[in-house]
Amino acid sequence: MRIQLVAVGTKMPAWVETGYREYERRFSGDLVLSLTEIPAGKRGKNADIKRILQKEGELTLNAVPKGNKIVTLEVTGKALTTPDLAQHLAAWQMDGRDISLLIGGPEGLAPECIQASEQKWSLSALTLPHPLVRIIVAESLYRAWSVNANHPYHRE
Ligand SMILES: C[S@@+](CC[C@H](N)C(=O)[O-])C[C@H]1O[C@@H](n2cnc3c(N)ncnc32)[C@H](O)[C@@H]1O
Repeated sequence: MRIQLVAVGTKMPAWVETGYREYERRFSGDLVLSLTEIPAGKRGKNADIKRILQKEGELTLNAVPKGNKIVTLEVTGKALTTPDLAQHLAAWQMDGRDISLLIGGPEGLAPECIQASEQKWSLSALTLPHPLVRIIVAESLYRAWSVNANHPYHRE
């Protein structure tokens, strides 16, 4: 199964790139993680935020391969423990579809992305900066994989 992160924001600082790639490279074989970056709209002084959000939403949904299951990262989504996530991961693998996990930009995800979502995942009750979210998601998925694979990375 392929898990695609679709995240608003390009040209991330080196620490974000290094942090994310550190976990991405650990996936191989029948579980592959990839990242598609969506350029964030320019937020000038008189920027039309509604239009920018709409455009970001359109680009985000266009980046999702047809037939993928869409899961959105939302502060108000469902909080998951690592064993919960491991169970979801196993269920996603049984489902047979690839997964696209959507991460919004500074104002969050466009309503169209939220409507297209089959599952809403919250990492914390705190609002996290979007560059950090891709790293936490990649690490959490790797940890969940390690639970299912009986790999010693995760310890109870
Ligand atoms: C800076 S946040 C957006 C904040 C925006 N005001 C909102 O309420 O969505 C950017 C993106 O990071 C993700 N994000 C931030 N904190 C999160 C959390 N605690 N759980 C899940 N996703 C989160 C979401 O995808 C969000 O759209």
